[in-house]
Amino acid sequence: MDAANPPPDLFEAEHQSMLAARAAYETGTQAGGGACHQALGDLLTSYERLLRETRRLVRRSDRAELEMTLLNQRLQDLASELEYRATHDPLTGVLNRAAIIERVNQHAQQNDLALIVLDIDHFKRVNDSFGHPIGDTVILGVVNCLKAVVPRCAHIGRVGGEEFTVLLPHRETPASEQVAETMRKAIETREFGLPDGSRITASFGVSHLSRGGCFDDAYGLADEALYVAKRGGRNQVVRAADSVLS
Ligand SMILES: Nc1nc2c(ncn2[C@@H]2O[C@H](COP(=O)(O)OP(=O)(O)OP(=O)(O)O)[C@@H](O)[C@H]2O)c(=O)[nH]1
Repeated sequence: MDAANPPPDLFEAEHQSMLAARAAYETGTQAGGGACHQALGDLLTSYERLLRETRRLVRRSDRAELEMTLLNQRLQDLASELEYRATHDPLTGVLNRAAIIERVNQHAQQNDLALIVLDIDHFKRVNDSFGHPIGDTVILGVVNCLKAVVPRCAHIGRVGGEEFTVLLPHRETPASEQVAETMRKAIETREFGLPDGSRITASFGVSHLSRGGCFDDAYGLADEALYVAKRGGRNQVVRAADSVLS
């Protein structure tokens, strides 16, 4: 706002009639009844207009406030949606690679943890035999199995096409291997409804990380264990030989 050129006073006319009424009131009887009557009439007209204008302004400001509230709400919804999209896998809804890595690293700063890495067995065959969309439904089915059996404190992430990690925010042994075993069984026994009636299995590697470690350490060991599981015939859980100590 320009201080040298203030905006015109919206109520200048009312202000003037107030001044005139005040002057008539103060001069009282000397001014004569006619002048007082005239001033009172003007004052009434001004006061009515003042009320009309004030009500109009209050309505307008209420509308503006409501619009602002709605816009704020929409902005918050969009920010949450953006945050969700930036951290979640669009197909399965679990954490994406960057988000699970961050979650593991954050957790490892404060606590020990266990990391399970799993990979669907012979998944390429599913895609090649039945097509990519059926492959996608298998991925979704596997994630549903994981969600159904992991403890509430676990975090599931998709780190690659058919590869997932599960963060268990503790490092009790053999509890984490048991969780992996439960996931393995859930996948093995699930009816995926493939056209040839074949079943789906997955292989698992489990590692443990001490406080102060990082995702790469835990993932490297779990991935090695996963490789052993694949080499050993798939559909099995292998624990990493060494825990990572900080
Ligand atoms: N349908 C589908 N397929 C995917 C997706 N991401 C990766 N893939 C497929 O996953 C398959 C992975 O195959 P491979 O890495 O050869 O492994 P595999 O056939 O599972 O064999 P093993 O891991 O050795 O048991 C490839 O065919 C990829 O095209 C996806 O989002 N949807």
